[in-house]
Amino acid sequence: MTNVIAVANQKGGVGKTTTCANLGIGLAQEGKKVLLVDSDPQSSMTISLGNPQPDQLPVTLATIMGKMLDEEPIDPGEGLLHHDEGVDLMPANIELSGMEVSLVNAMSREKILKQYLDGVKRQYDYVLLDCMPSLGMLTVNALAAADSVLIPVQAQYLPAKGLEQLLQTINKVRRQINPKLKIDGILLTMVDSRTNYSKEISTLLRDTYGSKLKVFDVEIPHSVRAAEISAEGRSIFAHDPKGKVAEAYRELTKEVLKIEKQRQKHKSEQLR
Ligand SMILES: Nc1ncnc2c1ncn2[C@@H]1O[C@H](COP(=O)(O)OP(=O)(O)OP(=O)(O)O)[C@@H](O)[C@H]1O
Repeated sequence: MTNVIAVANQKGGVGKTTTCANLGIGLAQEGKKVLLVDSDPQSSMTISLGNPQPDQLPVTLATIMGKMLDEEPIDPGEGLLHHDEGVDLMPANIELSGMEVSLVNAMSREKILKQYLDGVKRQYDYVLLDCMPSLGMLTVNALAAADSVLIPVQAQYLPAKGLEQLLQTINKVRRQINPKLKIDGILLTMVDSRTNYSKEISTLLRDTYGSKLKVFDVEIPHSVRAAEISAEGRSIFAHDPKGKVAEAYRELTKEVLKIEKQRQKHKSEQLR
């Protein structure tokens, strides 16, 4: 069974791309087959995985979704790039921003990405979707295609209101399109353990949401090492394998694998 995880938060710069890429490569290092999908026209993940000029790529997610809309066939593996740390990537470029508009008038507009993934995901254990910082049609497409959502929250700002909005959108998608959509959890990112503020936000999040949602035990530390990787084209595991951010993403990988195991156990208990 493939797990499709949307990494989403409509707030910009909270660590979605960094989390998506490093969790994906972390899962690949645990022997999983992983597809990363860049669904953000800013193409940060495409760039950070070693494609500094996404606008020169002949095929991207915009091409593929355009074909889906026009009901044109898609070749197996079309547009997929392979990263040498063991993951496949469906890249994005700025053309994807036009898709928001194209989708508005399309039939089954919320399910275009899902239809594409249904055709390719069988080859993978995990598909991770890097969402754009908005709650528009592309994010709704990602939520419609996903089995679960992972929500990175930057420890520098009080996320309360934005998080409520995201949770409302997730509930709406559940009611109308994808009833089985789960929330894997909230992940605190860019945590500066030296400041009280980071600690306060961590405590506040755990107090406010801990009873309803999982808040990952691991917190991703703030480190210049993490900020460096987007220019390097490789993961934190390759860039700074012994550092605290690599350690944290390894922990996150374990927690995500544990969630899958628990869900499988739950399922088999229900079948008994
Ligand atoms: N743990 C970290 N420590 C320090 N800097 C980080 C960390 N994680 C990410 N960054 C940096 O913070 C910025 C935002 O991170 P990232 O691109 O992952 O967020 P995002 O939510 O995907 O952004 P956007 O909403 O624009 O797509 C980037 O410059 C990134 O290199």
